[in-house]
Amino acid sequence: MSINLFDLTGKVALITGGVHGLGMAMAKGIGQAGAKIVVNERSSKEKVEDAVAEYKSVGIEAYGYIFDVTDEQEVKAAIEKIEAEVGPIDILVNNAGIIKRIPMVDMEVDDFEAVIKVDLVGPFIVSKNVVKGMIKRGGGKIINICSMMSELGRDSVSAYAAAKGGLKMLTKNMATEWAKFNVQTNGIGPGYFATSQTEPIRVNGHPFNDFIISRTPAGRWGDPEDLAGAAIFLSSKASDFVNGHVLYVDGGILATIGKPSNE
Ligand SMILES: NC(=O)c1ccc[n+]([C@@H]2O[C@H](COP(=O)([O-])OP(=O)(O)OC[C@H]3O[C@@H](n4cnc5c(N)ncnc54)[C@H](O)[C@@H]3O)[C@@H](O)[C@H]2O)c1
Ligand SMILES: O=C(O)[C@H](O)[C@@H](O)[C@H](O)[C@H](O)CO
Repeated sequence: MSINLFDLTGKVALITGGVHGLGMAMAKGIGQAGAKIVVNERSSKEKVEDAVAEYKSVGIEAYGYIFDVTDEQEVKAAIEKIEAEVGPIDILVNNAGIIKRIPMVDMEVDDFEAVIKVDLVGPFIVSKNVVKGMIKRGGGKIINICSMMSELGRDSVSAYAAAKGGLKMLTKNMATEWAKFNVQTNGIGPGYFATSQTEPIRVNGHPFNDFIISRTPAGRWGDPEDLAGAAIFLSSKASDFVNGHVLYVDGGILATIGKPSNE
């Protein structure tokens, strides 16, 4: 068995929202394994241009587009443009996401719906439109970015947990409907990672910061680069008979109930 199982040379990978953070770390892994990288952002041309420059600076062929993953017309037009300008999409990573940390009794319906729309309806819209080409061409790979909140609840993240739990089940359903077309759909469930999304709860002295360090068997926050291996595996031939799983990359947090601080 050769390492070529993980080679992505010549593939085109769309990583939604991959202009920084976890999306960029996964895209860099996929790009360094040989794929051309396509990223998007909802509205900021500058963020997209900076990201493309960053990919190019590490030797990755990269392209950037502006579209909102929740707007089906924009998504359809963008996919058509990407496939004409860069090439057919072989790998889709549904990474774009938002979170609102608001106790449920205080949460407005609009806030709840906004999270569901980006984190759950977005992957539905992008996947159903990208998979049509994958089916015609005989296969593809889809990776949905899930969360600890696909399995666990936590105070103040009701909409996010509902969306990411839903995304786990959408992953299984996509795997079920599209396996016969040689499309494998899996999820990656990042644990707690040092990105801008977690910045508000990752400050020294914040009780949540201490909680995560002590609750995670690895004893640290994840470094975005920790996700690259899982992203390459689920994008590559190495995972051709792996379908409908969520691979948790979490330093062991889901494997343990934790321990009292004095133990
Ligand atoms: N940071 C963590 O610890 C962590 C842990 C588990 C899962 N996640 C998930 O990983 C993914 C990336 O997380 P991150 O921390 O890098 O987040 P981030 O907020 O830094 O990046 C998210 C990206 O999504 C884009 N985006 C948001 N709404 C969009 C829309 N409607 N259309 C197009 N793009 C849109 C943003 O522009 C941004 O580039 C998210 O799905 C998040 O829920 C993050
Ligand atoms: O607990 C939280 O506030 C949220 O879950 C997020 O901040 C995490 O980053 C994440 O998605 C864990 O997988």
